[in-house]
Amino acid sequence: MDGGENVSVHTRQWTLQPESEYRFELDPGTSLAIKLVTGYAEIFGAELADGKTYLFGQECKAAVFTWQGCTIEMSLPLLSPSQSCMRHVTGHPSVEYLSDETPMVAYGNVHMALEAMRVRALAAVHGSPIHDDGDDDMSGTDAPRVLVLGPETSGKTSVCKILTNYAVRAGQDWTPVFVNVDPSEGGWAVPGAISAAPIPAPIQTATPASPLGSVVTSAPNHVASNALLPLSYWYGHAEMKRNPLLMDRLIRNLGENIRDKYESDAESHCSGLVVDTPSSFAASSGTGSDHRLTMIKACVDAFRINVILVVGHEKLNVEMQRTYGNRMTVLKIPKSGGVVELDQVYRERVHKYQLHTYFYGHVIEPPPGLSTKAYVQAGEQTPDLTLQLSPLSTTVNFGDITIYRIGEETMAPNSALPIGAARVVSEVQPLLVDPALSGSGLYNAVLAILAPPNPDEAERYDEEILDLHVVGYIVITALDLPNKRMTVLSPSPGSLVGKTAIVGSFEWQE
Ligand SMILES: Nc1ncnc2c1ncn2[C@@H]1O[C@H](COP(=O)(O)OP(=O)(O)OP(=O)(O)O)[C@@H](O)[C@H]1O
Repeated sequence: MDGGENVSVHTRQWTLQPESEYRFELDPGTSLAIKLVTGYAEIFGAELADGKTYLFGQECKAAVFTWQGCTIEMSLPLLSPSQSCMRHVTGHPSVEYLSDETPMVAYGNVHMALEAMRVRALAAVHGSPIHDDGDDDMSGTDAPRVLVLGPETSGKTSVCKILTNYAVRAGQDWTPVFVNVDPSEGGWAVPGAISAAPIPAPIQTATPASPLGSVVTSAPNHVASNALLPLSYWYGHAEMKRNPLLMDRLIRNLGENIRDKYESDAESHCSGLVVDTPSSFAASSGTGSDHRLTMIKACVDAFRINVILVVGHEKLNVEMQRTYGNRMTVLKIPKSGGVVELDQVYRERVHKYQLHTYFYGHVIEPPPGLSTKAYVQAGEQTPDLTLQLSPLSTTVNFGDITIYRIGEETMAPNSALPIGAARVVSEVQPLLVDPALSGSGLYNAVLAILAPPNPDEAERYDEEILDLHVVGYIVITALDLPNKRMTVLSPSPGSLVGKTAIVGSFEWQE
């Protein structure tokens, strides 16, 4: 269907009672335009500005919540009877309904308790008198450092966004650090990464391609003025069970670097942090479940957690109470009935959206009949939705980039080893990958380009590359074995010669 200048548009309003929400789910190819007409409303804690049109796309599922009550308006194309079969591609959500049963009061109370911790932490830094109610176990002068745990699609990411956004909106100039240790989610960059960023402004929700807001990739900073510069490590796989030892190490690296990078001054330290985790940390059965307590411990140590929130899971709550209840607050919070179950096929589509967005930026086409121009001219479009990037396709020699794979042997199969010889590869051993070998697995592979190693040779060590953060990602789009050259798609024109990269299990094709 075309941009549809000749499609007429009608509006439909929803009136929301106080403490209720409008929930919607979009199908592929559908976008939705919502405007706040009266009252106050928020999406996962980020306030909607009055009269501004917000666009949602790429199968976004979310809710507009209001504390005080509000009216919101959708702009929808008016369909003739012959077009009604096109409803699914025309700005109509496939699921939409109002609900007055939300866990927002409970989440609001958690926010208030965390806010009191921040205020006390700051008072302690300034040497001001500390008002301690003494009636909760979140007293003391530590900034809140919150670990959010819960089973699959319990709403962990949404809770993390709500708590972070409420902190940012508290008017105290807090910049809480959002930590994403769920490699299947992608966070700010591409799936496979774990990362952290201090959040200075509310995280917007528009598309699952950027679940935590947009980031700087190849865009000049002034274009992506609201973009964040996260600190990332590359795990390379979607699932924790693939390499728990590597995950453990990266979590610890991330924690250490957050301390060095974001918490050097006492005041930013008071904002605290919120850690979003994968559901595998909560799964008490199935493969990988034996590693989950190690992973939780890695997070507790690395991020010096002092509050654990368990989203809607009684057994995990009891387990966390037993393990950590004597030294920190462990709180069970309700799961929202609005959380949508996401299947594997959907998650794979979202990974594709995320990779596409990383290289090309994203444009959410408004529903037919609403022109993109109108949004931009009216200043209504946020840079989030129009950031278009121009990646570069370049050819490099095989030897220009040193590529490693962590802890996985890909060359000769075990059956090809001499009888009696066992291949011993540590899970965290970096293995050189030779692009000239036909089974290198590099075609269409996503590679993380690492920060340069220590310039001081004496400080180098074997596994140093495990401890280097990511500076960008590339995809190998063609391999020319006879000429020993490969074509790579990269977000910016910087030279790749001499760079070190790690390949994981993610592949991407346009
Ligand atoms: N109240 C709500 N109304 C509508 N959609 C919602 C609501 N809360 C969450 N969602 C949507 O449900 C989906 C799952 O939520 P979320 O990502 O927060 O869960 P999760 O526990 O982090 O998932 P995962 O299993 O990937 O770790 C997301 O698409 C989210 O936007």
